[in-house]
Amino acid sequence: MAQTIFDSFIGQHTSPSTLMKRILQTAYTLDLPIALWRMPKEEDQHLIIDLSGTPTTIDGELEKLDAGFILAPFYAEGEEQLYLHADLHFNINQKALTEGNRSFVIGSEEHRMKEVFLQKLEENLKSEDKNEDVPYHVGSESIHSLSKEQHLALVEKGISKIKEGEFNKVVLSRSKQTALPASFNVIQMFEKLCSSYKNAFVSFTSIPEIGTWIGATPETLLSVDAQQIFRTMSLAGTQARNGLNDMSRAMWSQKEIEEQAMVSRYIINCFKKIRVREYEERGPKTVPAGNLLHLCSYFAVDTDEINFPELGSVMLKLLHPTSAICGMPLKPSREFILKEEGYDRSFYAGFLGPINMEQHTHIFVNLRCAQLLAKKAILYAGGGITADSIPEKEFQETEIKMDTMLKIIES
Ligand SMILES: C=C(O[C@@H]1C=C(C(=O)O)C=C[C@H]1O)C(=O)O
Repeated sequence: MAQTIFDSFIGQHTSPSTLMKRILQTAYTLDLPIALWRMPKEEDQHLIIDLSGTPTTIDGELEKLDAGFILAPFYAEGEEQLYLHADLHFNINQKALTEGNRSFVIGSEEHRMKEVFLQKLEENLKSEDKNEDVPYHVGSESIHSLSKEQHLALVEKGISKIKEGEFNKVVLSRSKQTALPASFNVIQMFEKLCSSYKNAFVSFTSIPEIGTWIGATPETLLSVDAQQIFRTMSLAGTQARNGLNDMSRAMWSQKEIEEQAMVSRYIINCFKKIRVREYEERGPKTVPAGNLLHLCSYFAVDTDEINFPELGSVMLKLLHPTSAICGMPLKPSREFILKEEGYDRSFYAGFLGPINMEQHTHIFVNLRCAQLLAKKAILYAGGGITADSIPEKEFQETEIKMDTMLKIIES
């Protein structure tokens, strides 16, 4: 992997946001897919470009992949997980560029694209920074927003099915459209998300023909670090966060305690299926996520110690969709969602994140997110329904979850 600190290329006074803007504009003009993200509790903003112009479809075999970024929908049959290769990896804050290790034959389309991209970026960086728009790829609309009444009826139906014994928990969601203000700027939105949600994984992915998603999620689906430690979490139970210091005093009702315990049980069942007993479990504890509080338990396994290097891939197949975003048991709750929710979740409640980047894989559940269209955004949120759910409260929960994005878009 070659690392270029391209000082010669970027004027010393180029700010990180100007650099980000020029890269995004250049990638858009050349019809290239990008992923941009900031890890929880970190400062660095990473931006990758796949020079082939189209994502590769994969089936969750993580360990064999080159460095890149995964994006998968909630419901995927077969190879519908999208993968962007990190052919070019910019660390925006450090103004550093690392080239990926896919070697392109001289004369190939990708090889030519690299030359064209870098040349165009250099030209664009020299041009005066006016207040131009930052373009992004617009995908097809599959809008079908449920009214409040429809969502309440859906939740009622879910509760009845639970009482009839079809499943114990189902996570029901809705989408809502909001107009983008005339002054909307996607880089400003990304930066506001980074500064407002320090504990979240903030991401922006824009792919030709697929579209653009932005979000700030609190939930890890799984991670494997450089020391080969596998981690996952069970995150569920929601309440509004009032003030900054109320975490230790947060009270949880039986409904939320049970709802989160079901997610932990789901994870433990996945470990059981593959006979992994050597997991460490901590929690549950109250954790903040922007304007909300959740309950969270943490699980960790040393994959070296149990000689299970492919645990990440195996668990990805078993975990998704967890009962934090689908239900328990999985099959009947998923069938209920697909049949009754009345809209396509698309990438909402799917998963996304960097794979094998600097020896680290970190996949998050795509929550607190929005799909960006030309003049509007579609926001998504859901909540876990159990026998003790109160429909009006569940509706309000989706509203406050959507506020994570809404406040930033409107500000
Ligand atoms: C489904 C969402 O969030 C999930 C559901 C939660 C709940 O039901 O309390 C809490 C955290 C997430 O695991 C969402 O944000 O849309």
